[in-house]
Amino acid sequence: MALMALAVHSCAKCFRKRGLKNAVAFEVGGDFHCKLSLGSKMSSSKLLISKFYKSSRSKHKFAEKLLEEPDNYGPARVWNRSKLLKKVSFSVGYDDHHGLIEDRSIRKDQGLNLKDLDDNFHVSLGCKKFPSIIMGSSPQVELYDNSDWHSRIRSYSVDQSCNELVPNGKPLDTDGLSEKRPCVYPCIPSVSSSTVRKVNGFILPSQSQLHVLESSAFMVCEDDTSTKLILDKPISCIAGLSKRNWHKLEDSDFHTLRKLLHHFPRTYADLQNPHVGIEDGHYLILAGRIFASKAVRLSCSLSFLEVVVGGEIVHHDSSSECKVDDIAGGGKKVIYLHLKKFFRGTRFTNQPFLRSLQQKHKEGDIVCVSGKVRSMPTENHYEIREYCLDVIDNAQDSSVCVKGRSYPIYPSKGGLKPQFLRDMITRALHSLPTNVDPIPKDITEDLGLPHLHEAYIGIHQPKDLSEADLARKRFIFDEFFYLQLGRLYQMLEGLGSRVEKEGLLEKYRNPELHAVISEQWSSLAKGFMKSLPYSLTSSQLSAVCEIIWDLKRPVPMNRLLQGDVGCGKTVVAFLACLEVLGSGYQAAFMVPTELLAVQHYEHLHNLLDNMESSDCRPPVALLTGSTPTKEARMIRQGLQTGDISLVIGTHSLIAEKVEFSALRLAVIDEQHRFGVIQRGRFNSKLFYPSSIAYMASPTDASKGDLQMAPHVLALSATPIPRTLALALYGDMSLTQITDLPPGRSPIDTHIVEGNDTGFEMVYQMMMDELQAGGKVFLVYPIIEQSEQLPQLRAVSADFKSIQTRFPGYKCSLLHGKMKSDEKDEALRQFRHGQTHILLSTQVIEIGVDVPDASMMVVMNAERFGIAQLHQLRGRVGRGSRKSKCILLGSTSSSLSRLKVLEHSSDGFDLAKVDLLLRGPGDLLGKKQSGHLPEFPIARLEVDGNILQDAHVAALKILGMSHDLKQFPMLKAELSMRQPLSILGD
Ligand SMILES: Nc1ncnc2c1ncn2[C@@H]1O[C@H](COP(=O)(O)OP(=O)(O)OP(=O)(O)O)[C@@H](O)[C@H]1O
Repeated sequence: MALMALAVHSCAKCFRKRGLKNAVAFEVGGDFHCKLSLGSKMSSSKLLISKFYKSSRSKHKFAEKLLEEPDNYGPARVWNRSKLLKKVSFSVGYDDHHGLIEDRSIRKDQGLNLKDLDDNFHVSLGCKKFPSIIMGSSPQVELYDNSDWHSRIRSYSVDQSCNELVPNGKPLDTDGLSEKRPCVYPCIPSVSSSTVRKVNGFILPSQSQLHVLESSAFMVCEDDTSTKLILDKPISCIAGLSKRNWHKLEDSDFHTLRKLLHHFPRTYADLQNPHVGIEDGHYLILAGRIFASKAVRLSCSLSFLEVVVGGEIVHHDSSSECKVDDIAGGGKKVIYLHLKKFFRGTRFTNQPFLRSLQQKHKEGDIVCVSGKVRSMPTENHYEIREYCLDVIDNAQDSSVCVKGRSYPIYPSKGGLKPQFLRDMITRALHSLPTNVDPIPKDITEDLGLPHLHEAYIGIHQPKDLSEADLARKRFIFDEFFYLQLGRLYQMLEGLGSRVEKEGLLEKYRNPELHAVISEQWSSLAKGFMKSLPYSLTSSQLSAVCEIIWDLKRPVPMNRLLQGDVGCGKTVVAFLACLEVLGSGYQAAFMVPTELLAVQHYEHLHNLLDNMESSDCRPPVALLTGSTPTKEARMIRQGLQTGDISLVIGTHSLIAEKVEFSALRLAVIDEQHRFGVIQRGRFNSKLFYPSSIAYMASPTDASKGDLQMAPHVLALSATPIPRTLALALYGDMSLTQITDLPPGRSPIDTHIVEGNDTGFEMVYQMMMDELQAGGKVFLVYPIIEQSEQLPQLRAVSADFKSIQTRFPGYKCSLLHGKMKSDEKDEALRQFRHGQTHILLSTQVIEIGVDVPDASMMVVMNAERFGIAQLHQLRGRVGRGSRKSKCILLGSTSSSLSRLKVLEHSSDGFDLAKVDLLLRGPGDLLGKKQSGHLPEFPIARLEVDGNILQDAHVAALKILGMSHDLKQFPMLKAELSMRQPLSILGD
């Protein structure tokens, strides 16, 4: 009770002094529906109630009722009472009721005997009447439902504090509040009013303070854990952020400084000091002087602020009368900007508030204003409603500001307006110490990139577009750099000795350096090469030499073999397998489809059959989802015992129950069809030495091999541009096959509109081809006719009509809904010439090899990507027969995009086009694009050189410190970035 009495008494005193009574009375009777329990004996309470009576007669009954029911409050009211008490305490300038009772000076002011007071106040009584108040351990109770109240009451109670307003007209809280919050700078000295500076309508620490803050931040940054927290601190650490704005940001997912600062501008408006006429709707930036500032009460709930800023602009009309005395020479005139802002709500109409508003913009202040102008009836006068006003301390700076400045335009997020976000970001920037950059300075300087702090300023508050562009480059670099660093770091972590780690890095630094000559291959690989029905192209040969060099090393290989369609990657991979088989180990060859598995299996068998000595032919098995259970069990057993040396199969190979006795090489064909995790699964199938039935003496097996993960050789027929390959497989060495087997003639490609004439022409070409002994692929976008997409031709629907159209020639059907054996059979018949036309969906896109197929027709070709069409086209022209490919577009407008295929047969060029047209996601197909790491601002299709720089920089850093111990900030940053997104899976 005594506590309450004191609070009320203090309150009453302050009311007289500060005119607070209205506010408190309003709160008591109004918004919060609180019931104030006041003891009738208390003179101070009477005073308060009498104040209520005077100020608001309508509250009379309400107050009387309160007096009558001091003990009838159930627990439901407790919170409200406590809340009200807090409000009262706060309204008289205390943070909470503890502050109030501890202020002895106030007690003395009341003429109260402090001892008596303390004695009279019985804790248990207090707790009974006010159960929420537990002395000594009172938890922090939220004072107000929203910070409006907080700042509002502050604005009444503290004369000078009502001087800051956010642009949307809502008062901001003052320093006192922000001081209580944790700050980015752990040892920030409190900001005194004499040292604050105002920018953009915010109270900010002065330059000298920032200096102090930065140095303290730097000291903190010496410590690893604190370092990583700076950008990842909650946004509540932003100095001067009101609770309301904090909640707004939190609700829109801006939880940390980083999140907020990474909300980059969508674009920049070119803010030029006007040189020509100013028109309605122009964005304008102007440095000038405040001529007048007036805050007016328009009605009981509406007030209005108008600030007039005058500034000179270059003026081409020399006859203008608007010259001003202090401007020397002609060609300049002064324009006046009327910055207008309305405030709705009774709380914004009282005189102290209006006075403080007015005082905020002092006449004579030099300011920089920006916003969208609207001309006023008076010449040279313009109105701006949504404006941004920066106070320039130093008048000389005004010249700097008027030069063309880029005005950031932000995308809105979570309902937050761009203007609001801009203000919040400005605030966050001021809370950012300069030493936030985890990347060593020399790395970024060598590349001509700005420091991270400069980059944040540059992207959010650029002086001009080139500064913004440079900042953007820095952020792109970061995106790529951490991806590369993460991948390489993970690989190094998996290695044992320092020498091994250095060896790995060296391999990436000089990727094409090493190869072994064919004489050093195993006898099995040499014998296999000899028996091939053709000789390897020079590209194929050097690819095998490179791969075998890697296979001979005790470090797991991770290599991507890339080459255009039909260049002969399969035989290179077979040779790699035979090399490890020849050294006494096992190999596994994983492909994405059963069709391909069967094809490779048969192909390898045919090649092995050509070998002179049948004794050394290794046992090879085929394991797919369709392999009969009994057979599959036997194969798995064979792999476990080592009876089977090479297995070709689908995903079944990475199933848990498949165990190898000595797996040394995993080949992954069309590897982009598999995710990183699937590729990584092979790694768990470690090599364990065991009694292998078929066992040549292992020449390379050493102690280090015993637990070594298998080498991985990934094949990719999608000619991904190097940039993309690096982004996707930054941890892989790259081997490329750049030439095609001899005797291949380019495929004639024709783009035809799919109207009646077009179809007639194409059918005629097909007939000619068939009559000349050729075989034709017909490719369709869908299997069944669709009502939603009637313009698309379906493979099942066309089957009969094509059969009728080409009597005497047999057709077969191939699509994803068929059973495995039906698909195998269809392809087998086509390959062996039992059928002449294969109607198929894009299932044949991957790896299907029918060397004498000589014509392909693609229906609704515009439905496919450029790179995909190139892959499809690669199914023909794989033999010596001259081949053609017809791309039938549904409409004439769809043809232009396809034209590029008519002129180019270079897969890499076409992939680049596709990358530019559709982006990496579409180029790689759905499955793989899901494994692409996210690059918020980088674009792989245009920022390739930065990716390369990032790769080199990551190698440099890891070269200096394999475990990043030398770079604790970098390590912290890396661990902060999600490992899965680094992996891209
Ligand atoms: N050096 C060569 N000389 C002649 N023919 C070759 C040579 N190398 C491979 N071939 C043949 O070229 C055809 C295509 O080879 P392969 O299937 O290995 O190509 P690929 O690169 O895997 O193609 P895709 O990307 O379409 O899967 C096969 O029929 C193969 O026998």
